[in-house]
Amino acid sequence: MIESADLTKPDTWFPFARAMKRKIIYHCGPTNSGKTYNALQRYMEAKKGIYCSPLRLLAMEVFDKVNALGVYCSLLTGQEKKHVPFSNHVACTVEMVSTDELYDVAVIDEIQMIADPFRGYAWTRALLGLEADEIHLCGDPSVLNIVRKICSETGDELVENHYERFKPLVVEAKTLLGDLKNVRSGDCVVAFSRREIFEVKLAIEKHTNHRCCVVYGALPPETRRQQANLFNDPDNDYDVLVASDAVGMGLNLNIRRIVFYSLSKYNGDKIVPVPASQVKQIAGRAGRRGSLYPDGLTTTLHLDDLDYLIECLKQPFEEVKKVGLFPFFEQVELFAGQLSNVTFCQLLEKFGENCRLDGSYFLCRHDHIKKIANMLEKVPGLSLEDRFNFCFAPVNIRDPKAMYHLLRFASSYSQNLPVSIAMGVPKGSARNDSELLDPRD
Ligand SMILES: Nc1ncnc2c1ncn2[C@@H]1O[C@H](COP(=O)(O)OP(=O)(O)OP(=O)(O)O)[C@@H](O)[C@H]1O
Ligand SMILES: [Mg+2]
Repeated sequence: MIESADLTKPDTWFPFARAMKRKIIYHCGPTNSGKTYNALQRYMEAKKGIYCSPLRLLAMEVFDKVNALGVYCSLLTGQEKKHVPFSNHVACTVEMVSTDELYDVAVIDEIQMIADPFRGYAWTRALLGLEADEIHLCGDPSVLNIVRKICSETGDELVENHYERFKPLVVEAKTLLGDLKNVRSGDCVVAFSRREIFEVKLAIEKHTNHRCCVVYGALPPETRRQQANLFNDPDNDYDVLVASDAVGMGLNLNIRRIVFYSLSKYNGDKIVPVPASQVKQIAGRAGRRGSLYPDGLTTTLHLDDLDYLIECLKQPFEEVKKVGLFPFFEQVELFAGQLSNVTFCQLLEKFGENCRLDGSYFLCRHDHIKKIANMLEKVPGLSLEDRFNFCFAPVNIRDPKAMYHLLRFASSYSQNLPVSIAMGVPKGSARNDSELLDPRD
């Protein structure tokens, strides 16, 4: 008989945070209502602050903005580290948060992502574990109740600030009638695969006088920043953006209208409709306060998709009942003591089948972690802890080259050989379309 792993009472996993008297401020409201803006005001006033972002591009936006306002701030993502001398502030992606450092003010942006099936645990860890006197949560109302519950368990004080959209988002019923010739200045066409993004860019540049910038997740950081800046700058010909959902949360770009190229996407398994909450987030990039276009519009390329867009925008926020969780290494190690002759991947599977959770928590999906675990099975001599840590390396598991380099890295490491990453991230930004299309070649 295997004894189950105890994942109950996760609030007790962070004794130092529990010993603090923390004040939590929940900035609650729809997109483009000033939530992040207000949280950042407090962050910038603080002596020492941390901002936790759901997206690398948003961490970068905050890093640029805060430094431009004279507050020294460093950047930390799974992909990029920029240490700014004398900085007491950091803008990071939420997976990179340290729960061992003391802060005056922390901001956890897009807190509703705490219920994300894959990444939710990172928000839970930040919320439960951050050692900050004041923690600002920004997000929609779907997780307000569960945050109330968590705060009553942790004993933290909770203050709620409610917001309304600055300007309503207007749906254009005409659509683009299936023809990309109908794009206009300030449009952002959203597609969900790299192939589609480039088809759209090429078609627009061939059939119209518009020039397009592209933004998608796999672009190297400098190129992504350069493309976003090029689009944002009104003094050049680049007036249309073609992007993936890498622009989907929190970002402030000069977008007048969001045009959905399609409303379905590949989820790693099959083609599914884009969830309503995500459609709302993406559409919310149009018409940002303070941008060139404070009145936001959204539509679809094809008439067939329009009804689904309207339906998504009308849907109320659904209340979340459970938030994501993932064990620490020590918890997996304790459980592993009961099993012998299992691979790390089998161990994770058994752990998943045999863990006890409180009613407000679910165990995050870890298919991607298992994929790395399987690959590293061929590397002998790695300790359980090494395997666990390598499984959280921020590599794109769908990129064979990145996976290959992770394997080489782990192999050298296991043999105590010097490790190096041959696959360096390009220093400059892409110079032409082929570099944009396949940034790693
Ligand atoms: N009081 C303000 N004064 C000036 N500009 C503001 C103010 N509040 C918000 N803004 C600007 O409005 C834009 C949208 O605000 P913000 O990014 O805070 O929205 P949000 O509610 O966080 O939206 P999302 O849910 O999409 O993240 C930003 O460019 C921000 O700088
Ligand atoms: Mg925001």
